[in-house]
Amino acid sequence: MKTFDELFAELSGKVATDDPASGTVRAVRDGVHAAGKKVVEEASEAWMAAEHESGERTAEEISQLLYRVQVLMLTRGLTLDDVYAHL
Ligand SMILES: N=c1c2ncn([C@@H]3O[C@H](COP(=O)(O)OP(=O)(O)OP(=O)(O)O)[C@@H](O)[C@H]3O)c2ncn1[C@@H]1O[C@H](COP(=O)(O)O)[C@@H](O)[C@H]1O
Repeated sequence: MKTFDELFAELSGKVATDDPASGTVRAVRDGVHAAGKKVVEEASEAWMAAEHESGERTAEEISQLLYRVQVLMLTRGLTLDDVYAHL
Protein backbone atom coordinates (compact mmCIF):
# COMPACT_ATOMS: atom_id res chain seq x y z
CA MET A 1 0.00 0.00 0.00
CA LYS A 2 1.22 3.53 -0.80
CA THR A 3 -0.18 7.02 -0.52
CA PHE A 4 -0.71 9.52 -3.34
CA ASP A 5 2.38 11.46 -2.22
CA GLU A 6 4.51 8.32 -1.93
CA LEU A 7 3.49 7.21 -5.43
CA PHE A 8 4.36 10.64 -6.85
CA ALA A 9 7.79 10.54 -5.18
CA GLU A 10 8.39 7.06 -6.64
CA LEU A 11 7.32 8.08 -10.14
CA SER A 12 9.31 11.33 -10.02
CA GLY A 13 12.41 9.34 -9.08
CA LYS A 14 11.94 6.94 -11.98
CA VAL A 15 11.55 9.83 -14.42
CA ALA A 16 14.55 11.68 -12.96
CA THR A 17 16.78 8.61 -13.36
CA ASP A 18 15.22 7.63 -16.71
CA ASP A 19 14.60 4.11 -15.34
CA PRO A 20 14.62 1.85 -18.44
CA ALA A 21 12.32 -0.73 -16.81
CA SER A 22 9.63 1.81 -15.93
CA GLY A 23 6.30 1.95 -17.74
CA THR A 24 5.90 5.42 -16.26
CA VAL A 25 9.04 6.66 -18.00
CA ARG A 26 7.69 5.32 -21.29
CA ALA A 27 4.29 6.91 -20.63
CA VAL A 28 5.88 10.29 -19.86
CA ARG A 29 7.94 10.06 -23.05
CA ASP A 30 4.72 9.49 -25.00
CA GLY A 31 3.73 13.04 -24.08
CA VAL A 32 0.82 15.15 -22.89
CA HIS A 33 -1.68 14.07 -25.55
CA ALA A 34 -1.29 10.34 -24.82
CA ALA A 35 -1.23 10.94 -21.06
CA GLY A 36 -4.39 13.04 -21.26
CA LYS A 37 -6.20 10.34 -23.22
CA LYS A 38 -5.32 7.79 -20.54
CA VAL A 39 -6.75 10.10 -17.86
CA VAL A 40 -10.04 10.33 -19.75
CA GLU A 41 -10.09 6.55 -20.36
CA GLU A 42 -9.47 5.72 -16.71
CA ALA A 43 -11.96 8.37 -15.56
CA SER A 44 -14.68 6.75 -17.67
CA GLU A 45 -13.73 3.29 -16.40
CA ALA A 46 -13.92 4.57 -12.80
CA TRP A 47 -17.33 6.09 -13.51
CA MET A 48 -18.67 2.88 -15.10
CA ALA A 49 -17.31 0.78 -12.24
CA ALA A 50 -19.01 3.08 -9.74
CA GLU A 51 -22.29 2.77 -11.62
CA HIS A 52 -22.25 -0.97 -12.28
CA GLU A 53 -19.54 -2.83 -10.35
CA SER A 54 -18.39 -3.54 -6.81
CA GLY A 55 -16.72 -1.13 -4.44
CA GLU A 56 -13.49 -3.11 -4.81
CA ARG A 57 -13.53 -2.80 -8.63
CA THR A 58 -14.37 0.89 -8.33
CA ALA A 59 -11.45 1.44 -5.97
CA GLU A 60 -9.16 -0.38 -8.41
CA GLU A 61 -10.22 1.84 -11.32
CA ILE A 62 -9.86 4.97 -9.18
CA SER A 63 -6.31 3.91 -8.27
CA GLN A 64 -5.50 3.68 -11.99
CA LEU A 65 -7.05 7.11 -12.51
CA LEU A 66 -4.87 8.59 -9.76
CA TYR A 67 -1.81 6.98 -11.37
CA ARG A 68 -2.71 8.44 -14.77
CA VAL A 69 -3.27 11.89 -13.25
CA GLN A 70 0.25 11.71 -11.82
CA VAL A 71 1.66 10.68 -15.21
CA LEU A 72 -0.07 13.73 -16.75
CA MET A 73 1.46 15.95 -14.06
CA LEU A 74 4.90 14.54 -14.83
CA THR A 75 4.52 15.14 -18.56
CA ARG A 76 3.93 18.83 -17.72
CA GLY A 77 6.66 19.00 -15.05
CA LEU A 78 4.13 19.81 -12.35
CA THR A 79 4.75 19.04 -8.67
CA LEU A 80 2.34 18.09 -5.91
CA ASP A 81 2.71 21.60 -4.46
CA ASP A 82 1.65 23.10 -7.81
CA VAL A 83 -1.61 21.16 -7.55
CA TYR A 84 -2.13 21.34 -3.79
CA ALA A 85 -1.90 25.13 -4.01
CA HIS A 86 -5.35 25.00 -5.61
CA LEU A 87 -7.02 22.68 -3.10
N1 LIG B 1 -0.33 2.39 -10.02
C1 LIG B 1 0.21 2.08 -11.09
C2 LIG B 1 -0.55 1.82 -12.29
N2 LIG B 1 -1.89 1.82 -12.53
C3 LIG B 1 -2.00 1.51 -13.83
N3 LIG B 1 -0.79 1.30 -14.39
C4 LIG B 1 -0.49 0.95 -15.79
O1 LIG B 1 -1.67 0.96 -16.54
C5 LIG B 1 -1.97 -0.34 -17.06
C6 LIG B 1 -3.46 -0.64 -16.90
O2 LIG B 1 -4.19 0.35 -17.57
P1 LIG B 1 -4.53 0.23 -19.13
O3 LIG B 1 -5.59 1.23 -19.38
O4 LIG B 1 -3.31 0.35 -19.94
O5 LIG B 1 -5.06 -1.27 -19.27
P2 LIG B 1 -6.55 -1.75 -19.20
O6 LIG B 1 -6.57 -3.06 -19.91
O7 LIG B 1 -7.48 -0.67 -19.68
O8 LIG B 1 -6.79 -1.99 -17.64
P3 LIG B 1 -8.20 -1.87 -16.88
O9 LIG B 1 -8.39 -0.36 -16.64
O10 LIG B 1 -9.24 -2.45 -17.78
O11 LIG B 1 -8.02 -2.61 -15.57
C7 LIG B 1 -1.13 -1.29 -16.23
O12 LIG B 1 -0.78 -2.45 -16.98
C8 LIG B 1 0.08 -0.45 -15.90
O13 LIG B 1 0.98 -0.47 -17.00
C9 LIG B 1 0.14 1.49 -13.47
N4 LIG B 1 1.48 1.43 -13.53
C10 LIG B 1 2.19 1.69 -12.41
N5 LIG B 1 1.60 2.01 -11.22
C11 LIG B 1 2.43 2.32 -10.02
O14 LIG B 1 3.60 2.96 -10.46
C12 LIG B 1 4.74 2.32 -9.91
C13 LIG B 1 5.88 2.43 -10.90
O15 LIG B 1 5.58 1.72 -12.07
P4 LIG B 1 6.67 1.64 -13.23
O16 LIG B 1 6.93 3.01 -13.71
O17 LIG B 1 6.06 0.78 -14.30
O18 LIG B 1 7.90 1.01 -12.65
C14 LIG B 1 4.30 0.88 -9.62
O19 LIG B 1 5.01 0.35 -8.55
C15 LIG B 1 2.84 1.07 -9.24
O20 LIG B 1 2.76 1.40 -7.86
